[in-house]
Amino acid sequence: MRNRRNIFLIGPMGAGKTTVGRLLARALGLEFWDSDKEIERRTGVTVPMIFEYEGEAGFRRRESEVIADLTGKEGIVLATGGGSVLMPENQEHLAARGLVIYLQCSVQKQLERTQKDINRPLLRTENPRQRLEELLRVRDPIYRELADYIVDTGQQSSRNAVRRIINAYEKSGTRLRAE
Ligand SMILES: Nc1ncnc2c1ncn2[C@@H]1O[C@H](COP(=O)(O)OP(=O)(O)O)[C@@H](O)[C@H]1O
Ligand SMILES: O=C(O)C1=C[C@@H](OP(=O)(O)O)[C@@H](O)[C@H](O)C1
Ligand SMILES: [Mg+2]
Repeated sequence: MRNRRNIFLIGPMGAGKTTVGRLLARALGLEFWDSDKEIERRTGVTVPMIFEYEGEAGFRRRESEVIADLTGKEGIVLATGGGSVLMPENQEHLAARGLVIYLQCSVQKQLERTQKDINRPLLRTENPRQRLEELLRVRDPIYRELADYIVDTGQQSSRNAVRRIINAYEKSGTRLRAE
């Protein structure tokens, strides 16, 4: 049976996966993991450095390894990177091993939330708005296909988003709290 003790957050850069994920895990007494942080821990270098030395393809290989390992755990909240859903093996692991929540927000909000952050190599471009739009065009259908729930984080605080997620699950009769 599908593992319902894990929660996986998917969605675009700046939607709040890392921020909401940490709060959600704390509220539910679950372990929190972030795939980008785990890649950095394993390699000892930053995400932008991996993109620089190994290209996006190299980063995706590392990301898939980490997602295969982390989705094998039980009782965790996992904040994924925005592009992790591109790889079919990640789609399979995410769908099979936990509840998947799509954190959704407008490109405008994504831009506002990421503009001062230099840690997203895909946004180091002349026109980050256009880049975010292009990425979303490809990825939004995949996020929707994979999601058990969609939660808007553009119009509400991270705390409210956490409340929404917890309410949705408690209503659905799913037991999420760690024993
Ligand atoms: N619901 C929210 N409302 C306002 N700001 C938010 C919200 N969620 C996240 N942020 C802010 O947006 C930025 C990016 O959030 P982050 O959690 O890193 O997104 P992601 O992991 O999806 O790329 C952070 O500075 C964070 O504080
Ligand atoms: O959208 C993407 O392809 C990426 C999103 C980033 O994570 P966040 O979604 O947490 O910003 C990070 O994995 C990397 O910079 C690539
Ligand atoms: Mg993140």
